[in-house]
Amino acid sequence: MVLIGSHPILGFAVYFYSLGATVILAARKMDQLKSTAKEIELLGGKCDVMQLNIRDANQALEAVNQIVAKHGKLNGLVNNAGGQFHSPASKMTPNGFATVVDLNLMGTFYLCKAAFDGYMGEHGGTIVNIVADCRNGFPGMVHTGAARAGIINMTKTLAIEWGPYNGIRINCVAPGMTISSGMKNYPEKVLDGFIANGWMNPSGRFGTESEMAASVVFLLSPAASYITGVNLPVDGGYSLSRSDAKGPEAMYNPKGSLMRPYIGWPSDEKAAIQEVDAPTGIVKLFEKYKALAVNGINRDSKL
Ligand SMILES: CCCCCCCCC/C=C/C(=O)SCCNC(=O)CCNC(=O)[C@H](O)C(C)(C)COP(=O)(O)OP(=O)(O)OC[C@H]1O[C@@H](n2cnc3c(N)ncnc32)[C@H](O)[C@@H]1OP(=O)(O)O
Ligand SMILES: NC(=O)C1=CN([C@@H]2O[C@H](COP(=O)(O)OP(=O)(O)OC[C@H]3O[C@@H](n4cnc5c(N)ncnc54)[C@H](OP(=O)(O)O)[C@@H]3O)[C@@H](O)[C@H]2O)C=CC1
Repeated sequence: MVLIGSHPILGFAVYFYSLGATVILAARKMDQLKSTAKEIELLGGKCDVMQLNIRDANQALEAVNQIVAKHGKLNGLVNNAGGQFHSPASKMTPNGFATVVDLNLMGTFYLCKAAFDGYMGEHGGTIVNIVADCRNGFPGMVHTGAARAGIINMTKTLAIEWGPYNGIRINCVAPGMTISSGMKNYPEKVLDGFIANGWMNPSGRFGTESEMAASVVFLLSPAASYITGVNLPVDGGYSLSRSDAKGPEAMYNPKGSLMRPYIGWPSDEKAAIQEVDAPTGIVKLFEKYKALAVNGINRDSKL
C-alpha cells in the first residue's frame, strides 16, 4: 500500500504495478488524479484516489487514517507534491518565500508525521521524499533550494529517530531536470534556459519520468533494506557540473550525450511511457529520447 502525495508521473504507476502494490494517489485536483488512475488500471494495476492539500496537517492525518481504515495498512509513502516559481532572490517577497517553504518543507513534514502517527510508528514502513538538485545552492529559486535542503536534513534526522525501534526507512531522491508535466509551470524564457542548460552535464540531457520512478521504487523496495537517510541524486551528474557551455562536458563530449534514456520497458510497448503533458519544446525533446531509448544512441545522434 503506497500513498503518493500528488498525481504521480505514469512511470511510478508502472513500477508499483510491477511490484504488486496498491497505489493511492492524493492531490488537490481530482480530474487529473482520476485520469492517471484510469491509466494505471488499464495496465492492470490497483489504484485509489483521494483529494488532499499537503499544506494542511489535519488533512494529511485524516488521509492516512482513511487509508488505514479502508486498506488496513500504509507501508509506503512518496512525497512527490511540490513546486516553486522562478525569481531572483532580490525580487522575491517574504510571502513568496514562505509559501514555497510551506508547500515543500512543511507539507513534506506533515505527511511524514501523519504516516508515522497513523500507521508507520507502530508497524514500520518506507518513505521517499522527492527534493531537487540543491547541492550547490539554487540560483533563481532560493525558496525551493532552502526548503529542499531542509527536507534532506529532516530526512536524516527522521532516519535516525524512527529507524531504530520500528524499522522505518526514509530517503530522498533529487531529480535533475526532468521531462514532466511540471515544466508547464514555467514561462517560455525560463524553459529555454532549462533546455539550453540541459546538455551541460555529464549525461548531456534531461532525465525521464521512468528514471525518477525507478530510483523511487528501488528505495521503497526491500532491495534497499540497508539504505536510510540518504539523498540520491538522479540527475545524470548535473549536480557535479558547472553547467558551463565551455566546461568539461563540452570538452570531453563535444557531440552530445551518450547516456541512453530510459522510458519504461521499451520492449513492452504497453508499459513504456508514450507521451508527456508538457510544453512543445519539452515534448520535442521527449520524442527524441523515445527514439533513442528504443534504437540506441550513436556518436552522431546529438540530443
Ligand atoms: C536556467 C536555470 C536552470 C536551473 C535548473 C533548475 C531546474 C528546476 C526544475 C524544477 C522543476 C520542478 O520543480 S517541476 C514542478 C513544477 N511545479 C511547480 O512548480 C508548481 C508551482 N506552483 C505552485 O506550487 C504554487 O503556485 C506556488 C508557487 C506554491 C504558489 O502557491 P499559492 O497559490 O498558495 O500562492 P499565492 O497565494 O498565489 O502566492 C503566494 C506568494 O507567492 C508569490 N508568487 C506566487 N507565484 C509567483 C510567481 N510565479 N512569481 C512571483 N511570485 C509568485 C505571490 O506573489 C505571493 O506573494 P505576495 O505577493 O508577497 O503575497
Ligand atoms: N520536473 C523536474 O524537472 C523536477 C521536478 N522536481 C520535483 O519533483 C516533483 C514532481 O514534479 P513534476 O511531476 O514535474 O511536477 P508537477 O507540477 O507536474 O506535479 C506536482 C504535483 O504536486 C501536486 N501538488 C502541488 N501542490 C499540492 C498541494 N498543496 N497538495 C497536494 N498536492 C499538491 C500537484 O497536483 P494538484 O495541483 O492537483 O494538487 C501535482 O500533481 C515536485 O516536487 C517537483 O518540484 C524536482 C526537480 C526537477
